[in-house]
Amino acid sequence: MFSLFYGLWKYLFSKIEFHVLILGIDKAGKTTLLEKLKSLYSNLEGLPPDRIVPTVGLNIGRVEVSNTKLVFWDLGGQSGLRSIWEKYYEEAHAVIFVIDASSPSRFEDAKSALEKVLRHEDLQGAPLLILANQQDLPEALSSEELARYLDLKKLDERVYMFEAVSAYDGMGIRESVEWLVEVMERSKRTEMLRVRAGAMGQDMMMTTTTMITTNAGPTGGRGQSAGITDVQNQTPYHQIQTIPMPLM
Ligand SMILES: Nc1nc2c(ncn2[C@@H]2O[C@H](COP(=O)(O)OP(=O)(O)OP(=O)(O)O)[C@@H](O)[C@H]2O)c(=O)[nH]1
Ligand SMILES: [Mg+2]
Repeated sequence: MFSLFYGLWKYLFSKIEFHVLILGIDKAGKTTLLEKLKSLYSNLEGLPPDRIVPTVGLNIGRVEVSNTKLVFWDLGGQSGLRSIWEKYYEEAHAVIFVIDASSPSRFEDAKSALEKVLRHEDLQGAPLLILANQQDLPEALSSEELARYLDLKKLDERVYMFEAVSAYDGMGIRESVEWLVEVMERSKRTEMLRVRAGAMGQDMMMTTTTMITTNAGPTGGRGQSAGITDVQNQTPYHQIQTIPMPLM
């Protein structure tokens, strides 16, 4: 009986593609992390760190972790680009927030950017993984020290974890991804996004019918967000795609 339910549960989740937003201020190491994920979870080599440039727009990385499909959205963290982040919130199953743990002079900026993310209602209930990156550097703070420093008040009932990682040598990354997959699979937000996707599918069918009978033009709305457009694009797994975006 258990194996029947487990099989059904696995089947349902094997259909899901989890969207994970990688956020953080500039130079935290988000794109370096994305390239490391690609190296760890596919047989393709990620870009070496010395070939990674500051992100102006969006990098998309698709990997599969034990039959679970993950789509990572890595956005630019320069202050002028942070207003773009919220366009991706509604469709995100979880957030990874990357902090350069070796740069205390930037902690205040990272803290206020993270607090703003946490306050946004479109990210309600999204599991949060905070990465204390650049642990290969001797001056890096541990994840506990960073958590103490950030002293986040808005975590409330959110599922979250601090983890010490190095996007250079891969330390802590597999553990972090495993945790994220587990919490996303159990998260109420995943359920909510699934129900909403189902409802949207029905809406789209009805819209199509209406369009046939009335010859009306295409409707706008939710499905037009950049996130959805990217995900519907059939880029094979393990590939990283860069979508440039104009500076706002
Ligand atoms: N030593 C060390 N350096 C790192 C690590 N991760 C990233 N870096 C370096 O930090 C700098 C910024 O890395 P990026 O990955 O471009 O940072 P980002 O967060 O994507 O920056 P934006 O795209 O501007 O938002 C680069 O010089 C990286 O080589 C790490 O784990 N250890
Ligand atoms: Mg980047």
